[in-house]
Amino acid sequence: MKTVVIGSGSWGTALAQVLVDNGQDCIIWGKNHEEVNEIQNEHTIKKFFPDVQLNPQLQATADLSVVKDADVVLLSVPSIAIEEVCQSILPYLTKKIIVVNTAKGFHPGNNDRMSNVIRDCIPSDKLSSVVSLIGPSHAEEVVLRMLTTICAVSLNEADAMTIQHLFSNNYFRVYRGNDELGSELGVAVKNAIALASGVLAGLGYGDNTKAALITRGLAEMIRFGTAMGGRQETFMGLTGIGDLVVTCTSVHSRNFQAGYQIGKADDAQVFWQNNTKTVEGVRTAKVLYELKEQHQIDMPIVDEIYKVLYEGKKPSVSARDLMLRELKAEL
Ligand SMILES: NC(=O)C1=CN([C@@H]2O[C@H](COP(=O)(O)OP(=O)(O)OC[C@H]3O[C@@H](n4cnc5c(N)ncnc54)[C@H](OP(=O)(O)O)[C@@H]3O)[C@@H](O)[C@H]2O)C=CC1
Ligand SMILES: O=C(CO)COP(=O)(O)O
Repeated sequence: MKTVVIGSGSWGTALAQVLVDNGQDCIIWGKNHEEVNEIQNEHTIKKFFPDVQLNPQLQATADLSVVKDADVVLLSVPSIAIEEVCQSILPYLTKKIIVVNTAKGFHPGNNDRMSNVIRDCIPSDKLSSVVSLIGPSHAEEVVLRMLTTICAVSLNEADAMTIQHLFSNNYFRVYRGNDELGSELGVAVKNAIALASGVLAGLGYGDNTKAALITRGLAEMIRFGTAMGGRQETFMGLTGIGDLVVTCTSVHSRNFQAGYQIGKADDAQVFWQNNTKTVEGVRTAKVLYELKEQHQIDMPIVDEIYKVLYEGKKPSVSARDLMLRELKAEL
């Protein structure tokens, strides 16, 4: 079974190395020729992992026709690029493939979630199914083979099982799930909450605040996710609380880091002026704000992170306003 990983970023490289460690036939496609040459010839990718020597069996190419005999195509690009890469691989596909999605966010135009975007682009005669491989998993740790659990979520149980077995090994354990909607919403919502977690840390708050944010953030994720049709128990799993915890607490998280900068400056301008990284939570906060207004869902943390990012509200004022809302029962 041949897998082509689309995207030579940190996550694509780390996941490709899992497959190569498993003895699988796998190659990375990247648009950046320098990155591709570095992976192929030097077995490193210093921009993301400065001190890591990758598995020397890892292969990379800048020739997109490599997808023509793939059985599995894993998309490891940001959510804003998913539609574009689906359109670019389409002319090369000669048979039905499993598409593995790893992006955590929404389509930039219609705000749809990732599996729907992929199904809209790739016709059913070329697509066996979409499997989202998502959960608490920073590339920086997976590339060092640190113990990680993740979930292969699909409406197609057989394909989820195929992906589960393809990737699982003694450091990377893959569970299966079928609540595609709930899981994809869970991993998107957690990015906006992780931004808020970074903001609070940047403002100087400590562990009590982080625990409060994660707990109340989970409550918002469940309210939103179940209102949209997800199953409550999904949010208690790897694609809910699991990914929320890792992203709200890890220095590896770009969402947390972006929030930290904003909190430190007590202003989001610093982010808008300097950011060059993929920070999915920024656009997700806007999508969530619009959806929660439309569906009348109570999401005070999302309200405040939206106001900080898009209305110039000072983070310190947002934190105070969250604390001074009307008192209520917890559950
Ligand atoms: N990094 C991580 O630890 C994890 C990331 N994710 C998710 O995976 C997704 C990708 O993340 P990550 O790898 O970190 O992101 P990156 O920003 O590193 O982008 C990944 C790769 O996609 C390429 N790319 C971007 N736009 C396009 C395009 N239009 N066409 C082709 N290639 C493109 C980038 O190339 P270039 O740099 O040249 O633009 C880069 O090589 C995100 O949704 C993220 O939330 C999920 C779990 C873990
Ligand atoms: O999704 C991730 C970990 O599970 C990566 O998070 P960041 O995009 O914040 O780095």
